[in-house]
Amino acid sequence: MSRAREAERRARDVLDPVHFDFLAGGAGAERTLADNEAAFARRRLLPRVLRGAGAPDLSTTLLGAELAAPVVVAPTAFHRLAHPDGEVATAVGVAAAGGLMTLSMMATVAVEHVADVGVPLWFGLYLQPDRGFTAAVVARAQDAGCRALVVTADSPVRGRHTRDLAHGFRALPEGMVCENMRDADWRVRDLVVDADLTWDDVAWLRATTSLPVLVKGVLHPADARLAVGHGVDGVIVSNHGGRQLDGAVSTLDALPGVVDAVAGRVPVLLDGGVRSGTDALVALALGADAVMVGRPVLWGLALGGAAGVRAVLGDLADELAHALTLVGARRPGDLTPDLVVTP
Ligand SMILES: Cc1cc2nc3c(=O)[nH]c(=O)nc-3n(C[C@H](O)[C@H](O)[C@H](O)COP(=O)(O)O)c2cc1C
Ligand SMILES: CCCCCCCCCCC(=O)C(=O)O
Repeated sequence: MSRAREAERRARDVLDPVHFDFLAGGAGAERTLADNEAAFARRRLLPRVLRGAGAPDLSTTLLGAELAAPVVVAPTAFHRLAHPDGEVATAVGVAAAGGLMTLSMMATVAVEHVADVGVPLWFGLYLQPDRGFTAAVVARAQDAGCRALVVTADSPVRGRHTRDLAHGFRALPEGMVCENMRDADWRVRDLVVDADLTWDDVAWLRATTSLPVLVKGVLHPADARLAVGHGVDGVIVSNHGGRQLDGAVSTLDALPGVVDAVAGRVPVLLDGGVRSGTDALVALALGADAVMVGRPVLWGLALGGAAGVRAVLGDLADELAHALTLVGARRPGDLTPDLVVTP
C-alpha cells in the first residue's frame, strides 16, 4: 500500500467522523470518486531496460516556479477541519518538500498569513457574480504574493455530497470562517457558485489580471481548446475529486483527449486519484506536465501537521523517482505514452 493510501486509513481514526466524511467524500454514489483511483489501477507499465537512465531528476519548472517534483498541492477548502493550524501548517509542509501550494479561496486562514510562510503559492479562485468582489479578491491574492490563479470551472452548482447530506453537515464549527471571503469591510461573504458563468468570464479575468490563469475542471477536449483560445496559461484536467458530477469520466481517462487538444501550447495538469508515485508517473507519461494532489495532503495534515504534509509529498516524490528509474527514464520529460498499457 502506498504511504498516501495508508495515511487515509490512519486519518480516519484521528478525525471527527463528520469532518472525515466531508474531506473524503464525493458526490452521488461516489462512482467518479472511485473511478479516479480505479483508472490508475487499470493501467500497467511497459518499462524499457538498459537505457542508462542514471540518477533520477524530478526537478520541474512550472509557470516560472521551480519545484522539487512535478507534484502540486490542489486547492482544498477548510484545512482547519484537519488540523488546528490549518493552511499555515500545510504551507510549512509544502515548503519543506520544495513544492507549490494552491490555496483555496475557501481557506480557513487568510492568504497573507499563508504567504508569510514563503511557500510558492497559487490561488484557487471561484469567480463570483459580483465582479468587483472577485477583482478585490484577486488583487488581495496578488498583493500577498500568489503567482497564479486557478479558476474552478466545474462548479456551476454545488455537488450533492451524499455523506454531508446524511450527516446534516452544513456549517463550519464555531470560530472557523473562510478568511479570504472578506469584503472591503472585512465581513465574511458567502460563496456563490454561479451557473451563469461562461468563457466570457474567463476572458474578463484574463483582461483584469497580469497573473497567469489556469482553468481547473476541464475534461472535454473542446473545452481544452476553448481554454487555450481564451488565453489561459494552463489547463487542469479535474473532476473536482469526484465531488461535483457523479458519473463524470475519470481524469486519467480524460487526460489523453485534453493533451491532444492542447497540443503543447500550455501546461496540462491532472488531479484526482493520484495516490502513489506510480500513479503520478502514469499521468506524466500520458502527457501531464504535473499532477495535483488533494486528499492525501489533508490526511498528512491531519496526522502530523506540517511534518505530515511533508512526509506525504516526500513519499510521493520518492516513489516517483524510484518508478522513473525502473521504467528506464531519468526525468519526467523523458516519459512517453508507450510506457503505459491498459491490458
Ligand atoms: C475537502 C476538499 C475540498 C476541496 N475544495 C476545493 C476548492 O476549494 N476549490 C477547488 O477548485 N477544488 C476543491 N477541491 C477539489 C480539489 O482541488 C481536487 O480537484 C481534488 O481533491 C483532487 O482529487 P484527489 O483528492 O483525489 O487528489 C476540494 C477537494 C476536497 C477533497
Ligand atoms: C461547511 C459546510 C459545507 C459548505 C460547503 C461550501 C463549499 C465549499 C467549496 C469547497 C469545495 O470545492 C469542495 O469540494 O468542498
